[in-house]
Parts: sequence; structure tokens; C-alpha cells
Amino acid sequence: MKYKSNKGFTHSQADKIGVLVTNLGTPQAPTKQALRPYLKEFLSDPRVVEVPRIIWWFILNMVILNIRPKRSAEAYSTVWTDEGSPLLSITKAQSEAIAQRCKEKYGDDVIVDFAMRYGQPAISDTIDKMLENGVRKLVVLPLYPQYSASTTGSTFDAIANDFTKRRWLPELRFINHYNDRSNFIEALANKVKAHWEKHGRADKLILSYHGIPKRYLMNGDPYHCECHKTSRLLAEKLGLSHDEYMTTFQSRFGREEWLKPYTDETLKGLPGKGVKSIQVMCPGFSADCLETIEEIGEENHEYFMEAGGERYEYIDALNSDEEHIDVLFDIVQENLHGWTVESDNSVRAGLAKALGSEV
Ligand SMILES: C=CC1=C(C)c2cc3[nH]c(cc4nc(cc5[nH]c(cc1n2)c(C)c5CCC(=O)O)C(CCC(=O)O)=C4C)c(C)c3C=C
Ligand SMILES: [Fe+2]
Ligand SMILES: [Fe+2]
Repeated sequence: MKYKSNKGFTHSQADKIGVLVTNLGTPQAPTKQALRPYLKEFLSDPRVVEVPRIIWWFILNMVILNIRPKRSAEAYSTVWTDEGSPLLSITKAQSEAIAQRCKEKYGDDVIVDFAMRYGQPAISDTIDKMLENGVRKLVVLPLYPQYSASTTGSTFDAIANDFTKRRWLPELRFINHYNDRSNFIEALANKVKAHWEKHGRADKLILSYHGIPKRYLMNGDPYHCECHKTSRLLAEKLGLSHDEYMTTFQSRFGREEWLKPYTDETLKGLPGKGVKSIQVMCPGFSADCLETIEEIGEENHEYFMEAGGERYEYIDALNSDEEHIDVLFDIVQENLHGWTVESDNSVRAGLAKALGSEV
């Protein structure tokens, strides 16, 4: 059979709304063996690496997958906790907190769950579970504030690809971005202010975002502009002048030019220009992960101090802070607008009978 059936449907089930929270994904363990399949899936995605497939297949399989898993595993082992990968445990906590809010407001009509674009829990498995539990309307919330084809676009591909295998599609609402949303900017600003209250101000606030190849921007990806907009709005909210903050791009991969200025090169150069104390925030990461904890918290900290810096502080991502959950729940609520959860019992009864399930 070409399409997945709707086994598990019972007529007594009421139609439900599903909220699927997604993030990038992370390896199962901080080991070379676990990194290989994770990196293979991630880096085989044509939205992530836009290089002709045949050429990329050779580079990926012959070079990268022989070198990078070991190096990445070492980096991951420095951030691993008792609960596993921070990205996974924080995304789970965010999803549970949104679920709690939905339960308080909508009771059992709205089911909230999370999935990862690469690795586990897989998007298709989570959609399977939701549909089996009666979901007929689906809101997808990728936890990327700024749209990029390599992240948000790729998440849409995964949903679309899953739908090609299903017979009875649910209704779909897909959240594209929230980079300039006022309560998101406010939550970021409050996080900075809380840090200032505790530690005082520094010479500069560095807003570091994950990079993408410059070529993607030149081909029309709005990510760079969306990052700058987040920075501008945040700086306005904090009353910062142009020389009190900076937008930079981190986590380069491969040899081509990526969005500039690069975070690492910037930090190496700042002490020589008289900037001796900095605070770094990453407003493109909804959860702390390898790229913030290790790359910003450790590696770039060292670069700055070795170059003559005197004070370096990383300001955590919004993670499962109450105010962040308020923002995410607000986005979800907006996207439930006009959706009711009335059960079409006659359709379900007919279907359940035909499928031989409970009627
Ligand atoms: C937040 C937005 C992100 C964008 C944009 C992004 C683009 C992008 N990433 C790579 C390559 C890698 N990224 C890796 C880790 C990683 N990337 C993001 C987010 C964005 N990536 C996150 C949240 C993480 C951390 C995951 C975790 O488990 O903690 C990695 C894996 C780690 C490593 O080996 O360095 C790679 C590889 C490309 C090529 C790209 C743009 C096209
Ligand atoms: Fe990345
Ligand atoms: Fe990195």
C-alpha cells in the first residue's frame, strides 16, 4: 500500500488539534559512532549544503564523515549532561511547558509534542502518534526565530515529505519566523537587563547568530536580514547606541565565505581596539546547545582572553524561561485562531467501521 492508513481511529475519539514543536536535532550520544549517522542525515540535506549532489556525496562520505564525527564527539562530550544533550532536554522542557499552558486553556482538545528535524524523536513518528490520537489540525512551530531555508525551510520539507506518505492529511499551519515579534524582543531585552543587574554592564554587547554561506543570502535567503532586524529591535529596546552592540555570525562550516563579520575573528580583534569587556548573547538559538555552550561559552571565551580581553560573559539562551514560554504559547494561540475541535463523528464512525476498529 502506497499511503499510510488511518489505523487506530475510533469513532469515540474527538477531533483534536496538534502542536508540533521542532528543533534541529542532536546526536544520541557524544560518541564517534553516534555522530556519524547524525551528521550524515544532517549534512545530506540539500537545504543545508547546496552543492551538486554527486560532488557532495563524495566529499561527505570520503572526507567529512571520516574526520568530523570524532572531532564533534569530543566537543559534544564537554556539554553532555545527565539528561543527555542540552538541545534535547531543553526542547523537551519547552514542549512540556507549552503543553501545560495549552492544557490549562484548552483541556484535552490540544495535544502538544516535540520532534527533531534530524535524529530522534523523528518528525514522522511524532505526527504518527498525534494522528493516532485524533489530531486533524496541526500547528508546526519550528524553534528558529529567524527564517532560513537551511533550518525553517528544511523543517517544512520534512513535514511535506511526511504528508506525501499519508492518505488523509490534517489541516496545516506552519510558523515561518518570529524574529521581530515584540514580546520575543522584550524577553531578550529582559534577559540582558537581568544579567546587567547581576553583573553590571560591559563595553559591548555581542549578538552572535549561527552563520550560513554568504551565497545563500545572495540567492535570496532572508536570514541575514532577519538576524539584523532582531539585533536592531533589541538594541532599541535596550537603548544601545551603534557602538555599544554588534551583530556577528558563528559556527562556520566548510571553506566558502559565510556571513560576516565572523564571531571568532571579531572577538580576537576587539581587545586590540580597546574593547576589554564583552557580554555575548545568541538571539538565534532558542535553546542552549553545542554551538552556544561550547563554541561561545568556551572556545570564543578563550580567543577573547588570549587576545587581551579582561571580562567575558555569556548570556544564556531563553531556554524554558517563563517569559520565553509566554512568547511561544502566544504564537501557538494566535495560530489556533478560528480552529474548532468539533468531532465529525459520522466520518469517524464510517472510517472506523471500514477499518475494522472499535465503533
Ligand atoms: C539556529 C540556526 C541554525 C542555522 C541557520 C544553521 C545552519 C547551518 N548549520 C550547519 C552545520 C552544522 N550545525 C551544527 C550544529 C547546530 N546548528 C544549529 C542551528 C543552526 N544551524 C544548532 C542548534 C546546532 C547544535 C545542535 C546540538 O546538538 O547541540 C553542526 C553539528 C555540530 C558540529 O559538528 O559542528 C553542523 C555540522 C550548516 C552547514 C548550516 C548552514 C547551511
Ligand atoms: Fe548549524
Ligand atoms: Fe560549532
